[in-house]
Amino acid sequence: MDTNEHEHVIEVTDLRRVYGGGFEAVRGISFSVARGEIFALLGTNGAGKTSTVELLEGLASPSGGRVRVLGHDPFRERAAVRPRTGVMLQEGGFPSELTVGETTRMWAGCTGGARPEAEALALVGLAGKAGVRVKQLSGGERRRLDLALALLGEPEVLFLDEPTTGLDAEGRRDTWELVRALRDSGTTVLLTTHYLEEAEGLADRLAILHEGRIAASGTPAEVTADRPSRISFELPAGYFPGDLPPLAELGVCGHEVAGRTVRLHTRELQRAATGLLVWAGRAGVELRGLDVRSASLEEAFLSIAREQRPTAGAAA
Ligand SMILES: Nc1ncnc2c1ncn2[C@@H]1O[C@H](COP(=O)(O)OP(=O)(O)OP(=O)(O)O)[C@@H](O)[C@H]1O
Repeated sequence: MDTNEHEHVIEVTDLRRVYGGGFEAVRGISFSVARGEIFALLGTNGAGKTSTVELLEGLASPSGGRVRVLGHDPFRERAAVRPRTGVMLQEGGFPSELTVGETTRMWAGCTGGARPEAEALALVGLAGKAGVRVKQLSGGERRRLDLALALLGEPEVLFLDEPTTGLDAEGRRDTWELVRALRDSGTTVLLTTHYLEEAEGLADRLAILHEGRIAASGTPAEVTADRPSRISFELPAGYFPGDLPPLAELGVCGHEVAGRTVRLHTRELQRAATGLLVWAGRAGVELRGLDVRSASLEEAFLSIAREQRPTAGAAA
């Protein structure tokens, strides 16, 4: 029964995945994705993104916890779920001797209720490539072919594992537009990505995985809200960190010094930047490489990785 599909198309509860050697790659994660939402899974290398997505795609059975996609167990009830989902794996792996058109036709033959092949190719900007062999495509074009094949069945739920890896800036933007358009027409999208600006600009909600657990989740604004902003600059020769005004008085909550480069963390960006610039102006000091950044997903991501590493080097 599709009891919850109008609320949560994907439901993950205390999900665990332990590999053969006993390594626990996914350590009890829970999240849900509503219909028509774009949800991004972020994380450092080896955080467990692919291990999680494979469970959602029904490619493996969880070691613990529960997954529901469109109200079904994607592994045990694969026949009910698979025709309604589109999957773009990290590695497509098509026969490279086939042409783009042949590959698309072959895939369409395996996909019930397929959208016209030409339409799928046009959606990803490969309309003119039907006669080209897969082995002759560029890396970015292969990625777009992967996406076209995932779209063939007009899926209600789309799983995209690093969809824009290998794409140039324009290709990435085109893919974002397409994913947004699919979302706007009601498709639910779960994607993994290493590009933080991709998640920040595209995702309605996201989760940052770290060592198999969810370290932060929410809308991009929620995830960045309580993270500090950053000011970095180079101290000129003859000046030392101790010459700066008292950092606590500037509203600085942490700092790092590496060689001549100083990095300040603050939740009061205007106060800290003003205090620093007033000091520099009075002292006649040029702060080379001055860089002032509001809290961003990148900062959130980096501070999660730093906070949870036992040898974090940040000084308060
Ligand atoms: N078949 C396997 N057997 C044992 N360990 C595995 C297996 N597959 C993955 N792992 C381990 O599980 C952890 C999570 O891997 P996973 O591929 O899910 O991470 P990821 O977040 O997708 O990483 P990346 O960003 O590098 O793609 C890694 O430490 C990896 O080495």
